[in-house]
Amino acid sequence: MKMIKRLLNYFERKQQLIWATILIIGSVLGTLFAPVIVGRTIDQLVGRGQVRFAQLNQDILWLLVLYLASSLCLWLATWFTNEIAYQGVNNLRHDLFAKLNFLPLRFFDTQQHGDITSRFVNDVETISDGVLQGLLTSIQAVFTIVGAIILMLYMDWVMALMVLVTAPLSYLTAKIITQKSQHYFRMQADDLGNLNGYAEETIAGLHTVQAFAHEKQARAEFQKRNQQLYSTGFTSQFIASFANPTARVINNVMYAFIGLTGGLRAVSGQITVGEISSFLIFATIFGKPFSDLTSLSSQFQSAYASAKRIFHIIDLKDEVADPTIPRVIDQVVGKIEFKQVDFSYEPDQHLITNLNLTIQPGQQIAIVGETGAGKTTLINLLMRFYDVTTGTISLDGVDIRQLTRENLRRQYGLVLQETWLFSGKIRDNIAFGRPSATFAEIKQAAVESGAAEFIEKLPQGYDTVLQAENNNLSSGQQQLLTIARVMLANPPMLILDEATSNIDTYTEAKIQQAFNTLTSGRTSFVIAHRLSTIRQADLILVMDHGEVIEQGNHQTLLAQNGAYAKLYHSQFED
Ligand SMILES: Nc1ncnc2c1ncn2[C@@H]1O[C@H](COP(=O)(O)OP(=O)(O)OP(=O)(O)O)[C@@H](O)[C@H]1O
Repeated sequence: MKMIKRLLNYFERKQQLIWATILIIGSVLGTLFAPVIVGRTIDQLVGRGQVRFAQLNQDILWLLVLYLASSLCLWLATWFTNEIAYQGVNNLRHDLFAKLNFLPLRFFDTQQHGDITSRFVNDVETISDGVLQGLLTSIQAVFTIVGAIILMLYMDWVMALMVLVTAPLSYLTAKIITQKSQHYFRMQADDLGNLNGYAEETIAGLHTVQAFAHEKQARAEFQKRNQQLYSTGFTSQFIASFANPTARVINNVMYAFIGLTGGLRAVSGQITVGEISSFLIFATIFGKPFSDLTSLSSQFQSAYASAKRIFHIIDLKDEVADPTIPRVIDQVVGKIEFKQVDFSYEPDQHLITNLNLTIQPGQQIAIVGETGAGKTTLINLLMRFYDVTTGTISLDGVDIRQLTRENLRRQYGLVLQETWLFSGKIRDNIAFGRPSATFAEIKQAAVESGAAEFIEKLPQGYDTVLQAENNNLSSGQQQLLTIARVMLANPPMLILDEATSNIDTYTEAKIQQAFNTLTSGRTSFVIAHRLSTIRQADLILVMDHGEVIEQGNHQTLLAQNGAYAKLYHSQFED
C-alpha cells in the first residue's frame, strides 16, 4: 500500500482527475439508463399489430442521445486520464534520471547498463499503461457496479440478489488466479532486463564478438536468456489468462438463471417482458466491470513489479554528499598530496595500502605498471569517482572531500582511451567542455590539437553530424577530437589515460604533439603503456598490485635497475 501511495503521488493532478471522474460518471449513467429505455421500447409493442409508435419513436431518440453522450464523455475522460498518466510517468522518469547523477560510480560498474535502460523504457511504460487503464477502468467499474446495484434493486430485488451473489464469485476466482501469477510477472521483468542487458552489451561489442568468431556462443547465450524470458512470460500470461475465461463462464451461468427466473416472474405478472430484457442487459453490464477489474489486476501486478524495480534504484543510497559548506578552489596551483591512503573496491580485497605521494605544481606524472596494477584506480581517487577508505588526498592543501565534486572535477581535463562522443555535430562535441565557446575558439582548439586537418577534409566540416555509437572516425581521430575538447575547456590540470594506444604512427605523433602543448606548465597525469612517450616526465610512478613500488625520473629509475628498468628494457631491447 505504501508503494502504491508513493506511486500515486507522481500522478497527482487533481483538476484532471476531477474532470475525468465527472465524465466517467456521465458515461456510466448513459450506459446504465440505456437498458431501462430498451425495456420501455419493448413494452411499447403491446401485442401483434398493437404498437405505440409515438412513444416508441421518442424512446429510440432518447436511446440515441444517451449512447452518443455516453461515448463523448468516455472519449473526453480518456483524454484527461492520458494527461494524468503521461505527466506522472514524465515525473517518474525525471526522478529516476536525476537519481543516476547521485549514485556512486560503484553502482554503474557493477550493474548491467541494459538493465538500467530497461527500467527507464519498459518498466516506466508498464506503469504508464497500468495507470492509464487502471484509472479509467477502476473509476468506471466502481460507478457501474454501484449504479447497477441501485437500478437492479429498484427493478426487481429477487433477480438483483441473484446477480449480486454470483458476480463476486467470478471476481474472487480470478483474483486468486492473478495472485498466483504475480510472482512470475516479477520474474518476467527481471528476465527482460537481463535480456536487454545482454543484447546491448553484444551490440556494443559486436566487432570484438565477430573478431573472436563468437557469434555462435553469443547467439546461444541470447537464446538461453530469450528462452528464459519466454518461459517466465508464458507462465505468467498462462496463469493470468485463466482469470478472464473463468469469470466469463460464471457470468454466462448467471445469465441463464436470470433468464429463467425472469421468465417465471413475467408469467406470474411480477415484471414485464421489457423488464426481463432490461435485466439481461443489466447483467451483462454488471458482469463486465468485474471481469475488467480482474484483467486489470494482472496489469496492476506488472505495474507493481515495475514500480518496485524503479523505486529500488530511487531508494539506493546516494554517494557521500558534498559538504554543506564546501571549501572552494578558484585558481588552482596544482600541488597534490596522498597521505597514508588506503583503498579497496571490495571491503575484503585490499588494493592500495598506505600510499604517500607528493606532486608539485606543474609536474608531469607518468603512471606505469602492468595491467590491473591500479593505475586507473589512482585516477578514480584523484577525481573522486571513488573515495579513499582511509587517509587523505589534498589539492593545494585542501582535503578534496571538503570541495564539491564539481569544483574538484572542473580542475581536471580528462582524455580517456575510450573516447566518448555524443550524437551531434563535431563542433558541438568539441564545445562540450565549454558550451559558451565561439566558433572561432572551437576552430582554434581543433587546429592546436591537430584535429582540424581531418575535420576540414570532411564534406560538412565542423557541421558533420556524428552518431554516438558508429561515427566512421578512426580511434585516433576520435581521440584528437576529445583532445580538442579538453584544449577548449582549458583546465588547469590534466589526466590522460592510456591515450596513445591503438593509433597509427602518424596520428600518434600528432597526439603526442598535442599532449606536449596541453601538459606544458600544468600538473598532469599520463597513464601510458608506451614508455617512449614518458621519458620527459618529471616523476614516474611504477605501480604493482596497488602499490607504488618505485618512483623517480627516467634516469634515476633506469639506474636503480628495478621494475621500471625491466619494463623499459622489455619494450626497447628485444
Ligand atoms: N569497479 C571495480 N570493482 C572491483 N574491482 C575493481 C574495479 N575496478 C578495478 N578493479 C580491480 O582493481 C585492480 C586495479 O584495477 P585498475 O583498473 O586500477 O588497473 P590498471 O592498472 O588501470 O589496469 P589497466 O592497465 O588494465 O587499465 C584490478 O585488480 C581490478 O580487477
